[in-house]
Amino acid sequence: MADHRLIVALDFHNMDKVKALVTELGDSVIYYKVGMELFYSVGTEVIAYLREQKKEIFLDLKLHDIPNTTAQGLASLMKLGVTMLNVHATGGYTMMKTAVENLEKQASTLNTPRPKLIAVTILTSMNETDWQGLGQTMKIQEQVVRLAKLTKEAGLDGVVASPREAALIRQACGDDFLIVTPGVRPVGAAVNDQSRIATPASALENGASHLVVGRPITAADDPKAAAQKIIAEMETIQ
Ligand SMILES: O=c1ccn([C@@H]2O[C@H](COP(=O)(O)O)[C@@H](O)[C@H]2O)c(=O)[nH]1
Repeated sequence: MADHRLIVALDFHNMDKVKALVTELGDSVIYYKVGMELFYSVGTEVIAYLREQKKEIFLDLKLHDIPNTTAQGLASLMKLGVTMLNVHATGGYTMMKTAVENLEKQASTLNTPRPKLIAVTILTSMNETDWQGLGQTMKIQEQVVRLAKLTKEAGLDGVVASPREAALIRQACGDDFLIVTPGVRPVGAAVNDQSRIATPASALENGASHLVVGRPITAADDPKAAAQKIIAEMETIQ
């Protein structure tokens, strides 16, 4: 059985691997994330394929540029018909507000639903040492909450953050705000290059609306069994 809160990251660079995984996971997964590795390799072919398969698509290209360039880039991506797009919150309030307003305008002109727009706060791979190396003096979690509030004020639908910060974001930004959390690792799974991790159940308990899971499924010996185990764990938290 599928859980709409699970988004599987298709971090591959060819369509054969995408098709093999999507076929193997079948109806158990309905939401996929397409990131830079895949989109830069195969382009819009993967979006057309996932739409044909009736899947929801989070196109995770993390736009980060001046307001006009970001807004126009998103407007081009919106025409692909994806469910969710994103920018970096550190692009600032004006960039985010311009982006969402432009998407709204374009959606109304084209008479199509506007894709959800969310903002990346601080990458889940960052730890406090990396963070302080950037000259930052606040703790990561304080800065994440600050960026989440700014994202909400700018009119976006939610954020990408670590599951460890989800409870604070939920408290600060309310029930309707999307909190999409990568950095999800079932007990015993390899951590890889992630730092601020939590288990699927703990991410949901903390208030995450969606979990992004890549390698714990895609690199598993049996990806379908790995996905089903994660879904079973998620189902314990409603
Ligand atoms: O802060 C962030 C933002 C995005 N990601 C992306 O999520 C997946 C996670 O994959 P795993 O294999 O489960 O680590 C990946 O596509 C990242 O680009 C993130 O991890 N952290």
